[in-house]
Amino acid sequence: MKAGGQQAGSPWDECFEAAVQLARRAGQIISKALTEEKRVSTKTSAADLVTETDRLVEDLIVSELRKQFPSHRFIAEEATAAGAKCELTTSPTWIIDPIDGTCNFVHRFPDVAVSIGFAVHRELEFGVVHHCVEERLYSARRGHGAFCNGQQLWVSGETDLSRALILTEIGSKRDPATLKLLLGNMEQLLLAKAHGVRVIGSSTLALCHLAAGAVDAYYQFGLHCWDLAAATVIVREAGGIVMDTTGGPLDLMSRRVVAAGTQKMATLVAQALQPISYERDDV
Ligand SMILES: O=P([O-])([O-])O[C@@H]1[C@@H](O)[C@H](O)[C@@H](O)[C@H](O)[C@@H]1O
Ligand SMILES: [Mg+2]
Ligand SMILES: [Mg+2]
Repeated sequence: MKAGGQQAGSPWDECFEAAVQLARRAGQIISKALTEEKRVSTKTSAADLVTETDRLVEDLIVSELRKQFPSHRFIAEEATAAGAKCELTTSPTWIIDPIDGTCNFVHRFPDVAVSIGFAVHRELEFGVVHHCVEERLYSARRGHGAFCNGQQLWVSGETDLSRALILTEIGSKRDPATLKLLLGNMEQLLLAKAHGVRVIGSSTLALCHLAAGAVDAYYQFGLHCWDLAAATVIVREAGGIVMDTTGGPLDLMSRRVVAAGTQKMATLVAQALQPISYERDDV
């Protein structure tokens, strides 16, 4: 049985194996650097942090993949922050977040992950997420199930909002109007008697917890395609729903998502939300 429990012989085998190996190598670098001194800078806001380890890990992953797959295209968080175009074409495309949870990483809070997604003809083919401190490797290939360290994952079947544990993220905007909408959304879900609404600082890991059935729903305005790509495959292959906050199909570049173990839960969460607008990733 190959990494993550997937059978050999499917298309993109070599790409998937390369992603698994690089996610493991990146995880070793991140875990070592977690407790070390860091040089921290900001991007779009004082809450949007980046370190030299984000850049080093991204350079490692992209350079190794370019060597092995020179015709492929790349969307990577820190290259995009430095001005690279964020465009998903029909070409085989890697969608990479070198450290998801950089704020956690800066504070030595252990919920950090490397996320490597892969799309062809704009369809997500596989995702690999390495929760490196806990040594959990989440992976999924389209049509072949979702796994964590080889153990198959299944989402929760919860359909009752008053019995749901829900994860979300704050995003990088901190202006009063955004915070009012963000807290208002949490309030609506708590008034609907949700068991809890939690923020862990990594959208990718939040979605992996959903895939594992540990939470019943996830929603966010403000995340990016690199936060979403790999974990979307993992949730879907665990039997979950990943959709737009309007209830329509997911738009990877739209910076908004609702995900849940069931369509009913996803719809109930989406109906409770006021939208928060963010500029698309691909403008
Ligand atoms: O920047 P990063 O740590 O890769 O990704 C993080 C996301 O996972 C999280 O959902 C969001 O709230 C943070 O603002 C940040 O964008
Ligand atoms: Mg991220
Ligand atoms: Mg990141």
